[in-house]
Amino acid sequence: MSAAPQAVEAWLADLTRALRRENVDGWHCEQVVAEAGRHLSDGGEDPVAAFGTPQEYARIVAADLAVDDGEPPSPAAPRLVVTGVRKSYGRGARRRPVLDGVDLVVAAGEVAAVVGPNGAGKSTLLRICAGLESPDAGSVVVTGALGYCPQQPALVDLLRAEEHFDLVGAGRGMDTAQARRAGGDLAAQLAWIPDRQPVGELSGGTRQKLNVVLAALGDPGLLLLDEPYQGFDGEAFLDFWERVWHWRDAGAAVVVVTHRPEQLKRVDIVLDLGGPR
Ligand SMILES: Nc1ncnc2c1ncn2[C@@H]1O[C@H](COP(=O)(O)OP(=O)(O)OP(=O)(O)O)[C@@H](O)[C@H]1O
Repeated sequence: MSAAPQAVEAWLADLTRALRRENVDGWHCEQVVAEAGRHLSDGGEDPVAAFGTPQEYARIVAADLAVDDGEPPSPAAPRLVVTGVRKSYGRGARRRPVLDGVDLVVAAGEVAAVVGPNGAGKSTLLRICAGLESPDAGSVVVTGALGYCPQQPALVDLLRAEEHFDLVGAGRGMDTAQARRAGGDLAAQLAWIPDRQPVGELSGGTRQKLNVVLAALGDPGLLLLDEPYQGFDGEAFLDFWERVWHWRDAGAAVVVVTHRPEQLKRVDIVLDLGGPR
């Protein structure tokens, strides 16, 4: 008898947690879970019959990875490759270059900060990376799923938070129960318990938390976060950066637009877009 999809889903989620507990790095963790998922969906087997319990299988994987094969570790897979991106706005004499040949590579397990003064083109770059605008020249290659948190939350004021989870989760292949569970978990990590009020009635900081949760729903491999913590109080700001380090450790590539210098020493890449042109 083939396993119910929910049982497979739950087994894979437990495997992810067990691998992390065994200190398997995010990239390997993702590969192992994806491979197991493919095997289970092809064969329709019961996961415990095929692999054992998630904990047992995670221990086997961790032991295999611990065997030193003498090879240097392979470089992490790039999730975002931006090459020579140029963008101008306006026409004729009013034409203004905003991005002038921007390069950026962010791999799985890396955090890049995009910095620069107002008008330097940070949001423009993220919109181009998210595929919402085209560059005039250059290219952007994204590998895997991406989550984008725009500077201004794009919410439907009359809907509740959980209805936003439903909509965004559906776009990422999640059913309602999965989307609501994942959304609730992410919200709790930002110290927010969504209730049933329409999001138009939420405070600015809480709307911004929802904006972050929607970007991260379904664990996309690339997160593009445009000043996501505007309106957060001090504690929420720290919670947010804890999530960033967590996503990085889980193997995501994270790009954060920021005006705040205090986290820059902890990020892997700083892209400084310089002054307004
Ligand atoms: N759709 C548009 N049409 C015309 N000009 C635009 C458009 N979008 C952005 N710009 C201009 O491009 C420049 C860069 O804007 P952008 O929002 O990318 O900067 P930023 O670095 O994110 O700024 P901030 O720190 O204030 O958020 C600004 O001068 C802005 O006015």
